[in-house]
Amino acid sequence: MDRVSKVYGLLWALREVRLELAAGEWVALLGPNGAGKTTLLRLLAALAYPTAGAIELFGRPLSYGNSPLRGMIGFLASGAHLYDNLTVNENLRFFVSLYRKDVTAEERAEALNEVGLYEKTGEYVSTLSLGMRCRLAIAKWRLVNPRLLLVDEPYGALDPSGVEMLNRFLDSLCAGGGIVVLATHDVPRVLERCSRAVILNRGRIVFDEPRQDPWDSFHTAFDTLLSSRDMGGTR
Ligand SMILES: Nc1ncnc2c1ncn2[C@@H]1O[C@H](COP(=O)(O)OP(=O)(O)OP(=O)(O)O)[C@@H](O)[C@H]1O
Repeated sequence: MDRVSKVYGLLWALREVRLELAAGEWVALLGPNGAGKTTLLRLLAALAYPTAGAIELFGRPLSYGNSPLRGMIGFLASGAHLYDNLTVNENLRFFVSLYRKDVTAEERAEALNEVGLYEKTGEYVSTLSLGMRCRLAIAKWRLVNPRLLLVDEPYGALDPSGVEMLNRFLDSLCAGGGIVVLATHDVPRVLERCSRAVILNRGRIVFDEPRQDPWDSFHTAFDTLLSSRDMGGTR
């Protein structure tokens, strides 16, 4: 994305953001409340329009209609976009059909088994706990296998085995050349795994570095930010 801005009323949620993503990267997107993380993910998912600037993915401009590019992009958020009055299995079937993927019943069963939901196959999604819904959303994206997966604050709903399972999935997506951009406040957890850390503050990228060991300059930048009390975009 090149010099992308998003303005809500008088508020610049993002201001002239430049971000280039490379195949195989796992990017941690960090920053205080209101920094613009979800806005950035939504723009990359074509769920919102930029006010200014251009977004290109996989060599093509991102458009907001029925673009083939959208079939390459996944968005995993705690709301999970599931249908409560369909069963777990029906949700998977319906969702995967939207992406025109050929997935067999065995593959669906395997995905549910992998996320620990095999026994819930015939249950209505309305009966699932928050963590189970998150696990089902992970199963969806396992089956679709998007080239770019945008993940918004996934860790809160998951127990430790769920976190480990999600991390394994994200690792395998990146190992296959996929790209993960994950926004979270769980800094230690994501720094353990990501290949690059980006900090947003008040709509601007203020830090963007590949993996470091240890993450000294990251912590310096992040601690300085957190000690400031301003939040949100700029006016
Ligand atoms: N639909 C909207 N209408 C008006 N303002 C919005 C809208 N969505 C986001 N904003 C504003 O844009 C700014 C960035 O919000 P965003 O949700 O992207 O932040 P975030 O970094 O994801 O925050 P958090 O860590 O709290 O989830 C905030 O000031 C927020 O109030």
